[in-house]
Amino acid sequence: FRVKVCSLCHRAQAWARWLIWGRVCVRSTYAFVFSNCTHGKPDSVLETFDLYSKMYPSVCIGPQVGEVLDDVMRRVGPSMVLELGMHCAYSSVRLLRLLPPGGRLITVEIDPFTADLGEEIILVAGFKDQFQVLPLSSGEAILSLRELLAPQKGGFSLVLMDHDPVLYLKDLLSLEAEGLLCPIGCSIILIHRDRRADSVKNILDYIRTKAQCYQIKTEIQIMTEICYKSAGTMVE
Ligand SMILES: C[S@@+](CC[C@H](N)C(=O)[O-])C[C@H]1O[C@@H](n2cnc3c(N)ncnc32)[C@H](O)[C@@H]1O
Repeated sequence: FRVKVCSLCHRAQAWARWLIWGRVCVRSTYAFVFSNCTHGKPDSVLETFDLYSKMYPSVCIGPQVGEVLDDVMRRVGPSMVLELGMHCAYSSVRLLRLLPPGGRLITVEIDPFTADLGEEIILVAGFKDQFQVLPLSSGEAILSLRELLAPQKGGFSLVLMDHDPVLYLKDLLSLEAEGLLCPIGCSIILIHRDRRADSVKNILDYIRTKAQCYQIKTEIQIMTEICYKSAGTMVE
């Protein structure tokens, strides 16, 4: 009984730390970027995030992985991009600044407070109408996306998953089931800070069993790029 109580206390402490530090981190990142960047300049916003990460703990993907993401954006030229896990919008700003004209980003953040501050940063970077922030869990957001996508119908041609690795496989299966992945090609970027985690292994195992639809294109540091094509359009 004592062991159970101890373990519950540890869990409660971990949650309290996450709630307090998570919020402090969001608030202080936002305040630093807001007051030190040049408003209206996405590159200045990114540089200010990078400066912040040199001094304080940060969960942003950072410049190295960011540059690889930029390469994927330039290669794919996606008209519809989905981001799961916005946080303070570092990766959202990276994606938005390389969206082709008429392109659109839908970004999802489970914590409404974080979603508000992230949206502010996107506005500070100078973007106005190319994006939509959904303050929802990834699971809820995915079920509402078909309606939002209706005019484009083609689905997302780039999906960035940087939310909760435990949900990556479940969310990928939902995106597939909802017909939200562009059938002629979609790059799915997985950010996994712990490559050995079972969650990462599970999704990669699934990808390997569906070789008729998926290929692993690149694996670098904390990022894996997977290419999807619906079975009828896959070129061997
Ligand atoms: C690692 S951070 C994202 C960092 C961001 N991509 C960047 O580079 O700036 C993960 C974010 O995902 C959010 N998150 C966690 N689980 C989620 C879920 N199920 N649905 C949506 N967002 C989630 C967290 O609140 C957190 O803000």
